[in-house]
Amino acid sequence: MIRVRGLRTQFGPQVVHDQLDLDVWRGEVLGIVGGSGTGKSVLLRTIVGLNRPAAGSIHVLGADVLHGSRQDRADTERRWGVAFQDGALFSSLTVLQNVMAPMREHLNLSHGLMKALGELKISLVGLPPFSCGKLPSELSGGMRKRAALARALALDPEIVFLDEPTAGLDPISAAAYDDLIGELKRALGLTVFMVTHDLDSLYAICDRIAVLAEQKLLVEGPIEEMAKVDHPWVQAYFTGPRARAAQDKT
Ligand SMILES: Nc1ncnc2c1ncn2[C@@H]1O[C@H](COP(=O)(O)OP(=O)(O)OP(=O)(O)O)[C@@H](O)[C@H]1O
Repeated sequence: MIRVRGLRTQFGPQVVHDQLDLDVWRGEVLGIVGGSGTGKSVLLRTIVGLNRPAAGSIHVLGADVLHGSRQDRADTERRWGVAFQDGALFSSLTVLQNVMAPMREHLNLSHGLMKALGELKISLVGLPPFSCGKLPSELSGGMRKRAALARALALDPEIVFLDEPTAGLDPISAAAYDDLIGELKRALGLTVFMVTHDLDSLYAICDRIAVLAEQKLLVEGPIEEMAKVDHPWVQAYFTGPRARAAQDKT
């Protein structure tokens, strides 16, 4: 679904990624982990075209997203959805209007049909019907994250990109969000690219983990393999007390 080769990203003299390779397979939930500032969010933003890399190639759903034509890019963009950490919802639009926004941009449907589809997505992510008419500022943090997910699902994407989807949620809401992602994956066959620090999410729903360190994808594999990796950060992360607690829950 996604193939990244030889990626180099930098901001001025600061090199964030160098010679980074990554593959994401159809139908998997891939968890991207790494220390703070290792470039997880930059990787997500680069794949979805919000940051231009200095070198390398990125293919999503078979399309060359860096060098393809504008039309190819627009066609591919319709097939993915992104939910940013803070939701990045339009603050002056209601939740329903936010979810309808990508439909207005990409689909030629009647208002009534888009409204019905928007309401469907909002109920799919577990938000109550009354949230449709609320502004993002009138929602709780957890509800905003679900609203952002509803908007990411607006065009029935094949891939969803999630940036720290459970950050800032209480443990019960975070677990409920994990369940939701797992269910959407099963029901819709979604491929999920998820940047996270949440060990519970990694153990609960990720099929595979990719660790960013030293400007590249240091190691990838199922979570059970991570504790065997001989690298100080990976060891500290996957064998520490929090990892053990998360593992015990599964
Ligand atoms: N637009 C930008 N301009 C300049 N530097 C940037 C920009 N975006 C990110 N960076 C830098 O790139 C590096 C990686 O940032 P990124 O947000 O990807 O880290 P991260 O791994 O997601 O961290 P965290 O886990 O703390 O969220 C950081 O040093 C950051 O300062």
